[in-house]
Amino acid sequence: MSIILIGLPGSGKSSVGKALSALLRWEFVDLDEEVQRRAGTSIAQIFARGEDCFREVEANCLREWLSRGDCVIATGGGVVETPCNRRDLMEATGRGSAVVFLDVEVPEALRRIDGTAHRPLLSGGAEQNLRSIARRRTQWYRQCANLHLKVDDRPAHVHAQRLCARLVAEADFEPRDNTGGAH
Ligand SMILES: Nc1ncnc2c1ncn2[C@@H]1O[C@H](COP(=O)(O)OP(=O)(O)OP(=O)(O)O)[C@@H](O)[C@H]1O
Ligand SMILES: O=C(O)C1=C[C@@H](O)[C@@H](O)[C@H](O)C1
Ligand SMILES: [Mg+2]
Repeated sequence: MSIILIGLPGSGKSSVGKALSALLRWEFVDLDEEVQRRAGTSIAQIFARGEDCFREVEANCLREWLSRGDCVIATGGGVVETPCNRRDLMEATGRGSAVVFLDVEVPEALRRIDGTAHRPLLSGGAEQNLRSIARRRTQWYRQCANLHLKVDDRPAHVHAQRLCARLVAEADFEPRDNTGGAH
């Protein structure tokens, strides 16, 4: 199975995902990093060629990582904009993966992000843009996720622990011990 984190920019997908992968000792991938590695350039530069170009590489990376097991995947905030990604995420839940909606209030997300450089869709009016993005995407985050975690201003490692507890409680899922076996 995989654990896939979805949610608004600034919801903590990358930070919580990294902390969760350390708790579980699972491989971690940040799809934004993966897209940049694959394209050999920054997100801003890929967006300069057109959002479609970014979405296509993002969809390919998502599909590839969903086909691997036992990994934590931090997605980009806009992964749900692409219909085939929504279908792939819902199919992953059908195969036993956890798609987790990290649900952050817009003011908290805004406090965390600076709205520049690697977040092209937020440049030139971060608050207005984020509110409009939230209105459009929240239905999709809810539709794709099979686990909903509200996140607040506590540190990312606290939310990773809360998430771990929910995964153990609600799914047929156990963290590994140091030797790699189940306990
Ligand atoms: N729980 C938290 N409390 C405070 N700050 C946080 C928390 N989680 C993340 N941050 C900080 O907020 C910023 C955004 O977090 P992060 O990059 O993890 O979000 P993201 O959901 O991956 O965003 P994006 O969609 O842009 O990739 C980072 O600077 C991070 O250090
Ligand atoms: O919200 C979005 O559409 C994006 C979020 C980032 O994680 C990046 O994936 C990119 O900047 C697009
Ligand atoms: Mg991120």
